[in-house]
Amino acid sequence: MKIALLGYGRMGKMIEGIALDRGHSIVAKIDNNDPFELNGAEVAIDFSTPDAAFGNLTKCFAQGVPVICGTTGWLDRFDEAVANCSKHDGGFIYASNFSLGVNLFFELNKKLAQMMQPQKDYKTSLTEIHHIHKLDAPSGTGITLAEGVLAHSDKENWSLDGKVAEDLPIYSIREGEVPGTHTVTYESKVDTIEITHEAHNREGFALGAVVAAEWIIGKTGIFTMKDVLGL
Ligand SMILES: NC(=O)C1=CN([C@@H]2O[C@H](COP(=O)(O)OP(=O)(O)OC[C@H]3O[C@@H](n4cnc5c(N)ncnc54)[C@H](OP(=O)(O)O)[C@@H]3O)[C@@H](O)[C@H]2O)C=CC1
Ligand SMILES: O=C(O)C1=N[C@H](C(=O)O)C[C@H](O)C1
Repeated sequence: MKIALLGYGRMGKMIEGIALDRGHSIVAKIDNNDPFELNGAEVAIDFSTPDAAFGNLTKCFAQGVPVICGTTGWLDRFDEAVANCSKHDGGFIYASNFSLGVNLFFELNKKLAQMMQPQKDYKTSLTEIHHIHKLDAPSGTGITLAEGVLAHSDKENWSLDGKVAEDLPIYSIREGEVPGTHTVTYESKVDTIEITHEAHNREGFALGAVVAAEWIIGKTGIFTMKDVLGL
């Protein structure tokens, strides 16, 4: 499979290593201000920046190249990206987190939220910890987890660091080189129930993105990691 890497930073480089190990070739590596030349790529993998992702996706769809997108912090334009993809009968997978472990954790989170819905003595919150280079807050994964909780809650919205009292708070912490830790907490006067996913490195994210790229070849439509993993 010929892959174009849109964004050749921490994730782009890790994806390159895993893709080569799995027998694929990298035909383009595009960073900021590089010419947008896909060089016959069969699939593009975008781990760029919140400002760059939407433009990159738009160009790929126009050129008939399916996209796996892991970039977070640009979802205000998600519906437009989906419309662009459909217009060109393209293929698209966005995931706030491509790791198998986090996708299992998403399902666990929804199940726990459903169980906790009648338990009105518990206060719910989310915490995400990431490295100091991260541009967006809260994390995309934190937002997906919050959506999973809100689907089984009387609350309607999440807000960053508890800024709106009636919302579900997502606390964002930036420290050192932490790859990504997410915790959902239910706290009452008498006890605490907590579930945590802690990434030990970026390998799981990168492997998931390559597996998604292998999966989308020959398909058109908008898919999720649930489709790829059969969850
Ligand atoms: N969904 C998931 O599983 C995961 C998602 N992420 C997300 O992926 C994104 C990237 O993370 P990470 O690799 O750590 O970040 P980095 O900052 O290490 O890499 C981002 C890269 O994007 C490049 N870039 C900037 N503008 C453009 C552009 N217009 N087109 C293409 N590339 C561009 C930067 O190049 P330059 O240096 O020239 O500016 C840089 O090399 C983030 O949004 C992060 O949240 C991260 C891990 C897992
Ligand atoms: O920026 C990161 O590093 C990560 N970003 C993703 C997010 O925002 O959820 C996924 C992972 O946690 C690492």
